[in-house]
Amino acid sequence: ERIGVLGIPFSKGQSRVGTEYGPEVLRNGGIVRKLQNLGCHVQDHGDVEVIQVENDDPEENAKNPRTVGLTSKLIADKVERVLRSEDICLGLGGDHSMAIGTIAGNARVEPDLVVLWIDAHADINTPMTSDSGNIHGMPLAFLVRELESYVPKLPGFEWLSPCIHAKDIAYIGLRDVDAGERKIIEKFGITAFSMQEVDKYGINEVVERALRAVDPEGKRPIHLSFDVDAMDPTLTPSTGTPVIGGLSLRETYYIAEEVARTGRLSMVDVAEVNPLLGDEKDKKLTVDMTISVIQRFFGNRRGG
Ligand SMILES: CN[C@](CCCC[B-](O)(O)O)(CCN1CCCCC1)C(=O)O
Ligand SMILES: [Mn+2]
Ligand SMILES: [Mn+2]
Ligand SMILES: [Mn+2]
Repeated sequence: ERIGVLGIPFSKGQSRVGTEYGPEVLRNGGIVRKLQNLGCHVQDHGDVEVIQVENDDPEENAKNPRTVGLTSKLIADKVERVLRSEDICLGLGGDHSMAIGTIAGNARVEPDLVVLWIDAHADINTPMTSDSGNIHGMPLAFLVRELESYVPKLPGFEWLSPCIHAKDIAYIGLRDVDAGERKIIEKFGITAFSMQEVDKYGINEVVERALRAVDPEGKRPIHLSFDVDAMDPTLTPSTGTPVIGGLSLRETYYIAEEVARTGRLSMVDVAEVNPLLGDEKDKKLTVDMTISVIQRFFGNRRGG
């Protein structure tokens, strides 16, 4: 498989400094070489250019809308270009607002894609339902067609049209969902497996049900958006919104291995690594755990 690595050094979808260094620490952790050692053909396409708009005042309660919107357009254009020459794009973030651009870009190449969202959070607040105004808690709201009439057209987002249906999304790992998000998930029947379902059914059953729900015929391309805060904070402490009671390493490996086994992976987002949070040990652990999970999306199987 040909993999195109794309750095997305972005942090303006949330309020903490640090996620802009995510691509750097993951590259320094050896991700490109490790994927090449798996026998993959890996091309590093460098970093997306990040736009910083001056006087980018909040709009409809959303912070840095112009900076996020215009950078998202550059992300979408770059992801589209990478996916026109590679089989799979590995997007190294950066906060989770990166997914606005990665999914929009992927959908231009693979319009029939489905989205697996691995996260402690649903990231589907509209600007009105968000209590933080951080756009990393809203990316899916800008992408889902059924929400278009509920989401104002923010400055910087003029270029974006929603490109996925609510039924094309499946969540795994939820454990911190806002009231407004829960209403949206219920209203539009979005497939959602929280940590409660992971405990109730086991990860194997959850992965099987999630894939069957979004792609019963097993033929659609998969956009996998992995927020490292889906994992338990004992494994990935260096992240902005940690929530206890997360996925174990083996559960996360299992998700990655099963998605890899479909052979239909189109893009993997790796979001919310923040190397400025915690101490050196936390940072190294977070990078090492994240890289070990990424390897399992690309053929590193525990069974050899
Ligand atoms: C749950 N929603 C939050 C967090 C979003 C995390 C984004 B991710 O990319 O890391 O998943 C939290 C909203 N508030 C909940 C009550 C306490 C203050 C934060 C939000 O800011 O929308
Ligand atoms: Mn999260
Ligand atoms: Mn997220
Ligand atoms: Mn987070």
